[in-house]
Amino acid sequence: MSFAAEIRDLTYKFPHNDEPALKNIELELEWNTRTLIVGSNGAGKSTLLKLLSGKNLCLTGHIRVNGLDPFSPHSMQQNQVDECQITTYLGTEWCHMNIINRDIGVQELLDSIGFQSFRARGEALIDILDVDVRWRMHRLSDGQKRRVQLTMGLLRPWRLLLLDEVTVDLDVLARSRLLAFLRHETTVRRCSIVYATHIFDGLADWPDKVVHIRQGRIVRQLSYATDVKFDPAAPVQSVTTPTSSTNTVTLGYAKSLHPLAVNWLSNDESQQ
Ligand SMILES: Nc1ncnc2c1ncn2[C@@H]1O[C@H](COP(=O)(O)OP(=O)(O)OP(=O)(O)O)[C@@H](O)[C@H]1O
Repeated sequence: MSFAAEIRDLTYKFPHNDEPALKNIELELEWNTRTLIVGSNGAGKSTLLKLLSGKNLCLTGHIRVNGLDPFSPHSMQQNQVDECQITTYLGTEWCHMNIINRDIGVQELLDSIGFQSFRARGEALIDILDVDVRWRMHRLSDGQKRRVQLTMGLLRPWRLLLLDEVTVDLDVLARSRLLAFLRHETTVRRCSIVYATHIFDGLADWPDKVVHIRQGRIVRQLSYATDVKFDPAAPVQSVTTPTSSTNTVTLGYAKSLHPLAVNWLSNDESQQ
């Protein structure tokens, strides 16, 4: 069976750091799936995503993305020539790219990265992220800059999208539409998404798989369809612990203001 991504027995150590950032990782990501990576600060989420993207070289273990070693020249070549690149990694460093603070128009910026070749997709993203192509980058709020960046980053289709908490400054409506777009992508073409985040609002039924990383180790993997149950009778915010015989967790309904915020922002938009 071919996987979108496959990791076997991966241990990764940064130079000058005695403690491995990742230990004995085993992970299979199927095509047309969305995986959520959950873990505390320093758990190893970004390191895992960077290895999958080919940004860091791993000398032990085995990593394949779309059947290829993400660090190999062959994989990088394919990323450049195919209409669909193998991986797109949108992470913290990408958020700090210099161009986003320059006095440059949004349309000009989008054209410089091939907007005309992906016009229909670009227009859909502009719509979803509510971007105005007449904006000038140096006059935007942080959240508006992030919307332009996401339009740029998602313009070219990918096989594996690696999102390293890049939605943090989007308003709830933009984030909610973006999540719907990403879900749609994974249902209409051969691709998958891995999303590392600390914000779980609006994600309740988004992932197919939830992976918990603690101190560099994968400590639990849940299949959303079979292992995650919600029990309206259970106390709010309660969580059962899986046992040795079952991987199921049962959750009480959490109280959330997320639907209210989405509703208010949708109304705001219709009044503009
Ligand atoms: N460049 C580096 N050099 C040495 N150690 C590093 C480096 N980058 C990360 N680490 C270490 O690797 C471990 C995993 O870091 P990583 O950035 O993957 O965590 P994370 O789960 O993404 O955390 P966060 O939620 O804070 O973004 C941490 O212990 C960190 O100190």
